[in-house]
Amino acid sequence: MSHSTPIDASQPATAVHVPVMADDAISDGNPTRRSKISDTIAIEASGISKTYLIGGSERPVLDGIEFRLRERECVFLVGPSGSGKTTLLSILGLLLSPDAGRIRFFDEQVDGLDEQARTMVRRQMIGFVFQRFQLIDGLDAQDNVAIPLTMHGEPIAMARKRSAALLRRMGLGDHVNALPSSMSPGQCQRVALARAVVAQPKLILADEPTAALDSQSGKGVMDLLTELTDEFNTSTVVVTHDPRIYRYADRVCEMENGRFK
Ligand SMILES: Nc1ncnc2c1ncn2[C@@H]1O[C@H](COP(=O)(O)OP(=O)(O)OP(=O)(O)O)[C@@H](O)[C@H]1O
Repeated sequence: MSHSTPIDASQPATAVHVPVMADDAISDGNPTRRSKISDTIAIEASGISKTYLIGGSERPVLDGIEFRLRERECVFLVGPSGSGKTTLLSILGLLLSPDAGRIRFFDEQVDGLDEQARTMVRRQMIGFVFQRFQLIDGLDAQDNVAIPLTMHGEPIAMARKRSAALLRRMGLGDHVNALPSSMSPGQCQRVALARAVVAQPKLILADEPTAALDSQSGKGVMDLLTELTDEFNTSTVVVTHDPRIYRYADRVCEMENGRFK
């Protein structure tokens, strides 16, 4: 498994421009970003199935999902409530184990790992963004963003400095020392986004990142997500019900009853 190197937020990464290959599950897309997508496969998930036990009876939630994400690609998972989007995102994020199926990140098999190994892969490779931000209330913005860096072993003083630089760049220079309770939902989500990207993970997984935001804040968060993930060569999966942001997707995959339509 390759280790991601924490970034200096002031130093843009070099962009990769490789033509995109034909896609298998496209229902919509944003042609303006397609030229940035690499032909390297970031996530390959095959035969993913999951059944929950609900009230003593088995309820199939994912039914043999085949999913591929290319490097620098941003894919949205959409579909009706209960269609399995969050379950699939949780499985791709190694937060939940499938009952069947294989998952590879950049050609490394990551299914079947024990909990400790899964935690390591998550820390090294994935940044998460959640609907309700999941910031730590007692920590200011800078310290929230510094968490992934300190988990990578960076000394706290350096981690804080880099976090503050990223927050300033994201228009939050006045809120570096603000607690989450004193910030608006849009500002909190930008802090959460900074936390997700600061250690330069290869993958960003976002679950309803704009659902708690007004249009303006949602647009601001998606503009930043696009800018940062392009700059840092990140591959992104977004679960959303929010049609206002579909235009940010390279590909929109619609789920229904645990399958892609
Ligand atoms: N931990 C769980 N235990 C039992 N059933 C679950 C669990 N998590 C999800 N489910 C059920 O699995 C189905 C799929 O849920 P999931 O959250 O993946 O769907 P979703 O498409 O993300 O829905 P939404 O858009 O409402 O978030 C739903 O019927 C849900 O009730």
